[in-house]
This record gives sequence, structure tokens and C-alpha cells, in this order.
Amino acid sequence: MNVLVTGGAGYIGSHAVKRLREDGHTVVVLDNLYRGHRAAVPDDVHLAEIDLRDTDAIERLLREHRVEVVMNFAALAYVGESVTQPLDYYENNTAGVLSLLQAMKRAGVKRIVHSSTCATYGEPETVPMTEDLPQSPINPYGWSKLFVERMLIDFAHTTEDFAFAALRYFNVAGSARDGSIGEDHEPETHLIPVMLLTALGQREKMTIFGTDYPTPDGTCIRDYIHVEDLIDAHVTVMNALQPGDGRFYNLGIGNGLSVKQLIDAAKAVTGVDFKVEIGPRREGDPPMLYADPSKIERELGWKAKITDVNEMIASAWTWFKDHPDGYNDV
Ligand SMILES: NC(=O)c1ccc[n+]([C@@H]2O[C@H](COP(=O)([O-])OP(=O)(O)OC[C@H]3O[C@@H](n4cnc5c(N)ncnc54)[C@H](O)[C@@H]3O)[C@@H](O)[C@H]2O)c1
Ligand SMILES: O=c1ccn([C@@H]2O[C@H](COP(=O)(O)OP(=O)(O)O[C@H]3O[C@H](CO)[C@@H](O)[C@H](O)[C@H]3O)[C@@H](O)[C@H]2O)c(=O)[nH]1
Repeated sequence: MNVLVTGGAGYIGSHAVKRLREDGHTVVVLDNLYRGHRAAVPDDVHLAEIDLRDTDAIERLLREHRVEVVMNFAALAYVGESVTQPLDYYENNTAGVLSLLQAMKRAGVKRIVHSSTCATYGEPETVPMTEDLPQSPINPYGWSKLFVERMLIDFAHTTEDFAFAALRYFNVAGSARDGSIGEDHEPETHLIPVMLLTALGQREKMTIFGTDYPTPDGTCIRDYIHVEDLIDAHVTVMNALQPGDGRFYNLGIGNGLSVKQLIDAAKAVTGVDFKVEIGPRREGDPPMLYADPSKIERELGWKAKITDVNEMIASAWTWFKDHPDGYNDV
């Protein structure tokens, strides 16, 4: 199929490009390179440097490349940043997808697999989290993505044969296990890269954001899923999509790990006893998020294969050791 990958120069999107090409699809990438890297996109893949909000340019791109399905990864994706810059999140993530859907409507493209997030649930009443829990985000990032889910539902309702899936990821971790691509953000705020950059000596220390949460060791609990498993789920969902579908799935492994447990794992994998200090809570962080991933297994037979967090961290460690300056050094 001809697949448009938005955000394909970013961390998760670049792993999607790699996998889709391995499966024989023709891929076109749309990315404004705000947080992406040209070097993350193979030379023989067309990279259109277009903003999600440029409806006319997207319509042209969809027509020119006869796109049949869109995988939408382009977004701003930092919970903490969304609290301080909410309008940027609504403009980029919500208005951005509105523009993308307008372009798809005009060009007659009727299939989309969209990156949503467990941040749309807010602070869940129960864990593990099923897809039917109430969605009440506690940060602008979560709201910016929940509005998109609503737009997809309403647009699908009025568009014959439209098919969409909104995949609510938990915390995405690791890198391609062949070492070819990885995670490179500026600024970098995600826990695993922060730990590994500290282990490499690029940061003097790292900070735990809060040890007074109502969890067994007082630090936040998250569900980490390897990026290659996450993309495998996207491909499974894309292949299963039928006209008229509107699917929602949680993508996690179903196991909650605390920040302290992650730090112990990173120290074991790297063999470096890096410096850790305790700081205040980061605004917008729910105490505990982990998935009940059984819906996608029940409906599509898909299950994450990599469940050992040491293996996830080890794949990221290989990338960071080989690319201490990210994509700039290759
Ligand atoms: N990383 C995670 O743990 C996680 C968890 C849940 C959901 N997600 C979602 O997955 C998607 C990808 O996240 P990521 O971690 O790869 O982030 P990323 O920042 O590495 O990649 C996002 C890419 O989108 C591009 N982009 C952003 N705004 C754009 C715009 N307006 N027009 C064109 N391109 C634009 C950026 O340049 C970047 O290359 C996001 O939608 C994010 O919300 C990520
Ligand atoms: O230096 C750090 C960085 C993070 N954390 C904590 O580690 C946990 C994970 O944080 P982070 O890696 O920043 O991820 P999240 O804030 O959980 O957000 C990620 O995971 C969400 C789903 O849970 C996605 O929607 C977001 O896009 C993605 O950035 C949180 O409790 C943070 O407070 C620290 O203690 N110190």
C-alpha cells in the first residue's frame, strides 16, 4: 500500500517507516522537522517538509503519491511542556489533525491509524486500564489528543467507508534492535533517555520527580512498551482495518513499573552507578498508569513480545552509546 507517515522523522514514526518498508509498502514521510531528523529518514524515502496545519500542501501530497492510508505520529508529545505551553499543543496536535482530516476528505483518503495516548484517561479510577474507562485528562497534552479522538468519531459518522483506529500508547521505550535508528530529542525529557544520557556522563545527575505519590515506593508507575512491538501493533491494526471501522486500543504490556525500578534496571544494564537526586513532582503527572492490553489480543490476536524492561533499556543503550550526539554524528 501507499502509506503516508506523518512525524516519520521523529522517534516512533521513523520506526514505523522502517517496518512498513520491510513489509513492502511504499512510504512517504511528512514532517516539519521541528523535533525530527532528516537523517532518521532513509535517503530513498520521499520526505515532504510540510506542516500538519498546511491543508493545501497535504492534499497535494496525498494526491501526488496516491496515498491509501495515513499513519499519524506528528505531534508535540511532552506532558510537562503542555502544561506551560497549552496553546501550542492545541494548535499543533488538535488543529493539526483537523487540517490533516480536511486534506484527507478533499483527496478522498479514507483510512487513518492515529497516535493517541493513555494521557487521555487522566487519573484512572482503576488499574489496569481498559479502553472503556472514562476519559478525563489532567494535562493539555491529554486534552489535545482526546479532542482528536472526538473529531475522528464525528468525521467517521458522516463519511461513508471511513476507517480509523486511535491507538492509546502507554510509555514507548527502546530502539530498533539492529541499532539503525533511535531516540534523539531536543530537549530530552523522557525518563529512559535521561537516565542513559546521565550514565554516559552527558548529564551530571538526574532527578526523580516526586517520591510522595500513593504508590508502593512513592514514585510514579508507568507501563513501558518497546517501540518495535508498538509498531508491530500498528501494522496489525492497519491490515485489519475495514471500511466503517472505528477502533480504540490500549498499547502497553500490562505491567506497571516505578521510576525507582526503572533507575535500578538502567544501572544494571549500563553498569554505571549514575547520580540520582530527588526533586518535587512535575505538574501534570498522574501517579499510576498501566494498561489492560487484552482487547487488542482478543480482537486481533496481537500481544507485545518484549516484556523485559532490561531488554527495552538495553536496545536504547546500544543506540545512545553508538550515537552519543544523536543523529548529528552520523
Ligand atoms: N513517546 C511516547 O512515549 C508516546 C506515548 C504516547 C503517545 N505518543 C505519541 O506518538 C507520536 C510520536 O511521538 P514521538 O515520541 O515519536 O515524538 P517525536 O517528537 O520524536 O516525533 C514527532 C514528530 O512529529 C513532527 N511534528 C510535530 N509537529 C508537527 C507538525 N505540526 N507538522 C509536521 N510535523 C510535525 C516532529 O518534527 C517529529 O519529527 C506523538 O503523536 C505522540 O503524542 C508518544
Ligand atoms: O527526568 C525525569 C524524567 C521523568 N521522570 C518521571 O518518569 C515518568 C515517565 O516520564 P516520561 O518519560 O517523561 O513520560 P510521561 O510523562 O509518562 O509521558 C510519555 O508517556 C505518555 C503516556 O504515558 C505519552 O502520552 C507521552 O507522549 C510520553 O512523553 C514520570 O513519572 C516522570 O515524572 C522523572 O522522574 N525524571
